[in-house]
Amino acid sequence: MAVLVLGGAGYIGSHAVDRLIQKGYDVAVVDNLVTGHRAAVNNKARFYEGDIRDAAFLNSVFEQEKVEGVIHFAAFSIVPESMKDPLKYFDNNTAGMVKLLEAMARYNVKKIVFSSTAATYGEPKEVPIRETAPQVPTNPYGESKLAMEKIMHWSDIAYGIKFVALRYFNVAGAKPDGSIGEDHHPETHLVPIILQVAAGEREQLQIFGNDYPTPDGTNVRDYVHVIDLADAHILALEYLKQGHESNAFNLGSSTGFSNKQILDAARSVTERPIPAVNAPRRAGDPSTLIAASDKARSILGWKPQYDDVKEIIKTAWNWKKNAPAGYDDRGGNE
Ligand SMILES: O=c1ccn([C@@H]2O[C@H](COP(=O)(O)OP(=O)(O)O[C@H]3O[C@H](CO)[C@H](O)[C@H](O)[C@H]3O)[C@@H](O)[C@H]2O)c(=O)[nH]1
Repeated sequence: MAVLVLGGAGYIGSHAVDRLIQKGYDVAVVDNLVTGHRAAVNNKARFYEGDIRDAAFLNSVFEQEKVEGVIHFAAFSIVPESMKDPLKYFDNNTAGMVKLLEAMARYNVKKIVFSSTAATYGEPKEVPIRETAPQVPTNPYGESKLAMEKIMHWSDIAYGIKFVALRYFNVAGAKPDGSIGEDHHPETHLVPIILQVAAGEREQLQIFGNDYPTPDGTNVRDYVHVIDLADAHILALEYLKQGHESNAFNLGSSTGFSNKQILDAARSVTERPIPAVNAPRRAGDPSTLIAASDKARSILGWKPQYDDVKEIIKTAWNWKKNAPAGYDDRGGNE
């Protein structure tokens, strides 16, 4: 029986595929390579290039593979882009989920682990954020993922498809050997942008907003290492295989770092000056996002290995030094 990983050539998906292979799972990957990289996919996984919204393609994958469960990473995830082009997000993310569940119902696949996001909570009323907090997104990206959670809820009731929604906070870092990592075009995320400045590829970091109600005025986020995140998906799959009901879990470290603190940590890790300037707020950004993640720890048995943001940045820097131009620099993942 195979684990089908949708979006397995993307940043988080490729790390999850790698961990699944390391743990002895049989893995099939689907990715349309719009934002993913073929070279990021562990070559022990079977690879199908195509789009999950293409029902004929998806059916052909389910025909060829005996799927025990699906891990679904295939989605767009850039907050500012979603503000400019919301329909792109509702099409790929939300409509893509409908197509996927149709195929799962058709092929009697009853388990799905799904990438949700802290962005479904919007601007929280209480920090740290618990899974029971109101979900009121402040941007279309979060709204598209909230709609996906709701679609899964009703599909569970109607078709018995059990799901685990993993609500990620801010993901960073890379496989410690530097063989796979984050490579977005264009890059919009804080840690890789800071490292591009450290590497001399960008002149300076723009810090979006310094008048938020936070200790130093910049946004506060909760950072999780991509390998810890990947491992949570495997635990969630096992949880569903044990026959549990559908559930949702936050994945974070329960510690907040401001954008300025991340910059300082990166200066220390890279030993480079990393020039930065204050810039206007970015539309759609909540002020502070910190997870209460004890539910994942107690119910899934999740034990994140990385609790130091400098260690997380160090693995991202290792990847950056190993592959300065990302996957353009390298052939494949052993
Ligand atoms: O050049 C930059 C880039 C980012 N930031 C700031 O850095 C923080 C983090 O921004 P990212 O774009 O790295 O991450 P987000 O918090 O916007 O988004 C992340 O968390 C979200 C949940 O809120 C979603 O899950 C999303 O997919 C994930 O990337 C924000 O305050 C942002 O304004 C800057 O100041 N300068």
